[in-house]
Parts: sequence; C-alpha cells; structure tokens
Amino acid sequence: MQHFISPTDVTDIHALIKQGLYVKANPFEDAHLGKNKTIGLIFFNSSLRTRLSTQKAAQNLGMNVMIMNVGQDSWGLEMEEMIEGHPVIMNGDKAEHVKEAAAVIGRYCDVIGIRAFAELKDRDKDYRELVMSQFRKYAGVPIVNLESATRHPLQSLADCITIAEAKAAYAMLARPKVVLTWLPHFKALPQAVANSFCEWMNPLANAGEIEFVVTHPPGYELAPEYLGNARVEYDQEKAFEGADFIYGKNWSSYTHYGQVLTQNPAWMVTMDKMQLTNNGKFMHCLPVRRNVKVSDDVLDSPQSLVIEQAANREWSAQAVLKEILLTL
Ligand SMILES: NCCC[C@H](NC(=O)CCC(=O)O)C(=O)O
Ligand SMILES: NC(=O)OP(=O)(O)O
Repeated sequence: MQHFISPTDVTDIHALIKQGLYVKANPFEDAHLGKNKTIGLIFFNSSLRTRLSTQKAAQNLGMNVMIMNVGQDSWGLEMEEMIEGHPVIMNGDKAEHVKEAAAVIGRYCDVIGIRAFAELKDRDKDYRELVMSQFRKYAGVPIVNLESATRHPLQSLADCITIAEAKAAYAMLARPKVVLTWLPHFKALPQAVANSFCEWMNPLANAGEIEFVVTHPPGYELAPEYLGNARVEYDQEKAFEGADFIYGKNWSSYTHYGQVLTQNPAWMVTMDKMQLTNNGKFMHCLPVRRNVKVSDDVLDSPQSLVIEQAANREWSAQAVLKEILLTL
C-alpha cells in the first residue's frame, strides 16, 4: 500500500482487517520494521484517539514519531494555488504555502499522517479533499488519512475489526444486521465518519457478509458516492428491529450543506430502542456527548463496544503502517 487516504488505496479490505487482527495478537512482531523511519503526524484539528493510537502503533513498529498542530505550533498553511482563475496572492493570514510545507515535512518524514476536518462552509471545497490531495501531490512520501473532510478510514478499519471480533465472540448469525443511525447534536459536525462507514460496510454487504441499513431524518441524506447502494430507512425504530450492531453518529446536512436541520431528541439512542434489536451492540467512534446522542445506560451497558472500538484504533493504524513500511 502506497498511501492510505481512501478505500481505493487498499487492494484487499478483507486482508487488511485480517492484518489488524493479526497485529493485535502479535503487537511487537514487527518491532524492527520501522527502525530509523520517521512518521510525522500533522493535526489541523483536535484529537484524542487518533493522535495517541497512531503514535502507539508507530512505536510498536519501531518508528520515530513527530507531532505538530498546524496553526498553533506552526505557520498557518495556504492550500489553494489558484483563486478564481488567478494564482493565489498570499496577503492574508496564512504565512506558508502547502507546496513548501509538504515538501519540507516530506524531507524529514518517511510517512505523513494528516488530520484536516471539513470546514462545512463550502461543500465543493470540502469534497475536493484539497488538504489530502495537496499533501499527496507535494510531500513525495506516503500519506495516511487521520480524518479528512469527507472520510475517516482508520476509524472505519477499526470498526470492521471490532465487528469481525464481535461476530466471533458473540457467535452471531453469519450475516449480522448493521445499522448506521443519525444521532441528534446541537453542533454541526462533518459527514466524514458516516461517509467512511458506508464506504467500508458496502463491500461487506455486497459480499453477503452483513446486511447494512442507514437511518436518518429527511434532509440528512449522505452524498450518493459514499452512500452507495446502502438501504435507507427513515423510520429509526423499524431500522433497529433485529439489528446486531447499532453504529451511532451525528452529521450535519449534506444537501443543506453544514446545517443542523433538527436536534430532535427522539433520535437519541436509549435502552428502550436497544430493546428493539437482537441484543445489538452499540458502537460510536467517540468522542460522544452523553444524554444528547446516546443515554448513559446504553454507554454503560455490556452492549456498548465503544471502548473496544477505540482500543482497536491502535491495531487499524498498525496494520496500515505495517503495509506502508513493507513498500518503503
Ligand atoms: N474523530 C472523531 C469525530 C470527530 C468529529 N467530532 C466532533 O467534532 C465532536 C465535537 C463535539 O461534540 O463537540 C466528527 O464528527 O467528525
Ligand atoms: N474517533 C476519533 O477519531 O477520535 P479522535 O477525534 O479523538 O481522534
């Protein structure tokens, strides 16, 4: 694997899930693979899990790790080259262009991880994935997506690992029902986690390994290229019936871009709703707002997989970094 920006960079999703389970069982087997190799983790936004789990995974592989928060530790970076048909004139608040910044970081690092969320102001700009594509173009080294404007593939891979483990641990049916449900929130959040979850679940659904359903209020339809052929069920309770996994996430509207169209608390996941499921497991990428998105009793119940899911971020990162190191 050369880059890990989207699922198109992955030749075999099943093999990568297997690799994640393998490194979880054998965390230090490749402790020399990353000797004298450096990863730079570049954050444009906050993080707890991604920052720590990717650092830990890199260390398990023997890599050196450097972390930088753009805008706080470094200069603000201009990403655009042309604005309205003219070369960008850098007379604003951004002191450095990504052309130089990515090239320079690429000289210090063998791999670069980047987190850059959607700004939720300009849909075309966000969905162009400018930050990832500029780093890919100018860094000259492999790029790992630590959550971009439209995707969070390290999260989705950890989610696939978590589902695979739970299927085995709870002796679930051969084809469990996985439901992605929209949750209420007063803030406008990106669609990245939901988009990505669909992108990674659809191939499993198409292979007949899971049944996949997406439920959300009208107006929260995901971009068609990410939703793919997933089934949409607007009635949340109907969607929950017989579910084996409930994957909760809030996202702002794609069609009314970046808007919070409703905060309807009836969409919160509660124990009453979990009763509709087939003793379903609750999943969320975290951070989660208790009693806004999901009630305490669900999060604190044995049905919640959120901590194991976050723990699996270490193994998804390690599987990806291992595959990249093997090509260097
Ligand atoms: N990386 C995991 C999710 C990050 C982000 N959530 C947030 O910003 C939550 C913030 C809050 O609840 O205030 C998102 O939805 O994409
Ligand atoms: N799930 C996740 O990516 O968490 P952080 O935003 O804390 O990294």
